[in-house]
Amino acid sequence: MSAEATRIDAPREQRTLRIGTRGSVLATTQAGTVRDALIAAGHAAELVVITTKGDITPGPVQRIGVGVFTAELREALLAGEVDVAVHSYKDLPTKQDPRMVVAAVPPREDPRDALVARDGLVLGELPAGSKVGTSAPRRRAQLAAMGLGLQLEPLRGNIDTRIGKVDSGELDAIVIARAGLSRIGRLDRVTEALEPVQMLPAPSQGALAVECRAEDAALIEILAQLDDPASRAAVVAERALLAELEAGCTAPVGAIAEVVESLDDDGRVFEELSVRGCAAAHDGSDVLRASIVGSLDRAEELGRALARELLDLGAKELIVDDEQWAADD
Ligand SMILES: NCc1[nH]cc(CCC(=O)O)c1CC(=O)O
Repeated sequence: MSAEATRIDAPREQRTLRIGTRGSVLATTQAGTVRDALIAAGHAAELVVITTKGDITPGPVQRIGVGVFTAELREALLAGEVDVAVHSYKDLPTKQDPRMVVAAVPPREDPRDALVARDGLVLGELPAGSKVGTSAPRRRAQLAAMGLGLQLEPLRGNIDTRIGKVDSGELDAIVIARAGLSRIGRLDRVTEALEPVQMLPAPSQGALAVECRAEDAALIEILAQLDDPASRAAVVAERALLAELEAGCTAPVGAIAEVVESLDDDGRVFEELSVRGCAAAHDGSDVLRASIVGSLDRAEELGRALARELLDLGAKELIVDDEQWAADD
């Protein structure tokens, strides 16, 4: 064997990629999928758990600060304590920080919200007066708008804590992201997946943001292998809508973008991005909805145009920040 060949066969000098994550079961499971994908692609990778204030402070997010779930992970990334940060995308503020990039949006989970109710009930079967737990203003507003006479109760804590309130009988039902349940293997608890016509999910719900430092060119290239272009286009459109409305994760704003198949003039199938959005009054007395379809490479533009349509309909007046309704999505 020549010296040349020996060098090629020898194990490559490898940098172990440190992946920063929050400590919850959901967060470590999500980050674990990124670690596994990197290892499968031939890289060395490990998880580093970062404890954030959002994990130890029980109060509503409005009081402890927007971006509380992601800020400390990002600090660890900027300080060089980790190389990669994995976030639930919807927890990231829309304002971009030029020092970091979302190098990958892995294939997204089903973005719908899910009802977890006692006795296998669906929404329409819950009697008036039923106690339904959810803190997100977006969910509260859309549930109230259904006019079912539900009694909406505040809800926080990790997924197990939330489900526990149905099991204990404290609540008749809760509404949470289906993606969270899916990731921790609890889809069996879903009694109804809420269709977007009833309940639009939070912009970027069910998607992950895999971030690294903007200067880390080699890593950006590695992480790009995990990117799913359709998931990224959808998330870009939904978050552009949120940004254009100048709203954050505490606003009663919902959006969903989906890749759909359309026919061109010659009857050929091609893919487009369909985006639906809503802005609601906090008490559900009014819900503005709009939709738009356009080419996938115009995702950002589509989201912004849709937001402007909602603004023309009066969205700004509805979604005003109001301490009374403060809570996270
Ligand atoms: N802000 C909490 C949060 N952030 C991400 C998820 C679920 C997973 C996801 O949407 O990707 C949840 C819980 C929930 O909304 O029920």
